[in-house]
Amino acid sequence: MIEFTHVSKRFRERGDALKDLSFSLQAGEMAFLTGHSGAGKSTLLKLIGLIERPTRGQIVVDGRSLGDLPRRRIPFHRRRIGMIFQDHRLLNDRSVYDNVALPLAVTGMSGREIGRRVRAALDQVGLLAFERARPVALSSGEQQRIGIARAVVARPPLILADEPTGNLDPELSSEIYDLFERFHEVGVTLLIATHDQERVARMAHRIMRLHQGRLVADSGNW
Ligand SMILES: Nc1ncnc2c1ncn2[C@@H]1O[C@H](COP(=O)(O)OP(=O)(O)OP(=O)(O)O)[C@@H](O)[C@H]1O
Repeated sequence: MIEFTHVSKRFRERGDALKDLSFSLQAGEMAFLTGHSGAGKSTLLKLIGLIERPTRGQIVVDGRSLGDLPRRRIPFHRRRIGMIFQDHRLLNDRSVYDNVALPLAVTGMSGREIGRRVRAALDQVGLLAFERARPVALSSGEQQRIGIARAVVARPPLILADEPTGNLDPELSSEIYDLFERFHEVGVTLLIATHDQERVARMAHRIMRLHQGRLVADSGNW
């Protein structure tokens, strides 16, 4: 599903954020990306989502080399990825329903089909009753779940999550990880960046650890 070959990313003002990274992630795998603040976790996820470009090396997603991807294919590439952020990035002047429907608005799907998909996604995260509410009226954990519903509404085969439970207490975090497990069970590929070393150690999934931009530990590199 994802293959990095000798990938480096250098920011002019900062130097190397990622150094000579090689790994692959199989379709259907669920893996955690850990490491100190500034280790390069977000940068790695951004490279996969084509929000940033590598300085060196090759990244292949779904059999396609991202370096060779024509510009017009980028929106299609992004639509196949569900991105989840720590800070939700919700539109507070829109309803929960509208926020979740956003990725479908550009697909030309009928309003009826959009409604069906949005309600299915809200049901998956336990928020069906809140579709008319504004995100600000909901708790932090609920807002995070809106972000997750929005990420999965287009049924992407790949989910990238950047500190998805950073602001949540342990109980709410567990709910989010249970949701990820459910996506994993139905075959979605997940790569989740987190500081929460204790939790990932308890879960039986691959752990990749970055330190100063290098991959220094990987519990399963195929
Ligand atoms: N657009 C940018 N311009 C310059 N430097 C950047 C940019 N994005 C990231 N960096 C730098 O690259 C390094 C890696 O940052 P990154 O956000 O990937 O780390 P992280 O492991 O996700 O950290 P955190 O856990 O704090 O989110 C940091 O030193 C950061 O300052």
